[in-house]
Amino acid sequence: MPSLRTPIIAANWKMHKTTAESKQFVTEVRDPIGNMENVTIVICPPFTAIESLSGCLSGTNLLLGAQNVHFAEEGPYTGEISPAMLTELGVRFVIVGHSERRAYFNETDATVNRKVQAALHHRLVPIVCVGEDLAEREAGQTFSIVESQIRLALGGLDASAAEQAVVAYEPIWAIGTGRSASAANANEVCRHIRQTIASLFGDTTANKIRIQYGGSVKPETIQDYLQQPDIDGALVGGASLDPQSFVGLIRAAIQK
Ligand SMILES: O=C[C@H](O)COP(=O)(O)O
Repeated sequence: MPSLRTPIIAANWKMHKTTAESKQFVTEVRDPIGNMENVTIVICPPFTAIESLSGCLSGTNLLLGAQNVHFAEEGPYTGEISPAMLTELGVRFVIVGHSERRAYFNETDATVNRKVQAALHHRLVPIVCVGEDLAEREAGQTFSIVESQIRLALGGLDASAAEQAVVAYEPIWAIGTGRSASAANANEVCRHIRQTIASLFGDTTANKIRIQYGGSVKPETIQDYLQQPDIDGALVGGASLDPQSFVGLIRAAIQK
């Protein structure tokens, strides 16, 4: 039976694009993809561009995401952004636990869990990133690593909250390297993630939750991933920065 899950393609711009560049990008993609159906399209610009893009995206089906959030409501956390600050600007999604944040900003499974809970409490959809590094893959630990990350990230949620989340499987060795997991292999890991979710919350939740693949996805390769039964979208870095390439990704996605 074909999946009833709508594909979700999210652009993670990381620390790229000024506000002017972000607005220019949206001007170029809004007409070609701004009214496409049967796909969820999310743009996660740097914080500085969020307010401007909120205006540019209104009236389109392009949704706004953020790349990080703090778990507290407010407080003495210099440099941080709260969930309410994001929702006020029309942000609907937030990336949580990206491997770059885990590696460079001391994000742990415990803080990822607190961020997931805070996001859901504010009706922000967390895009929860999990994935193994090269040494872990070579040691045959991929399944156990992603399973542990998922259990910890979604800990304390009930099924109705968990099914709001999106999971992104991003093998660290494939991010920005041009090296990617084969579609079949990525699907095996995503299936394992879904089985882990089923063991935590039941089959109904596991069948509803959307799982993306991320890691050097390109317009030429995205379809291979989306044709897999357990892959429901992509979290894209480099190939989402160029308007033409991004339009290519979305066009390919709707042919799933
Ligand atoms: O969040 C996106 C991922 O880190 C993938 O980045 P990439 O498409 O440049 O490999």
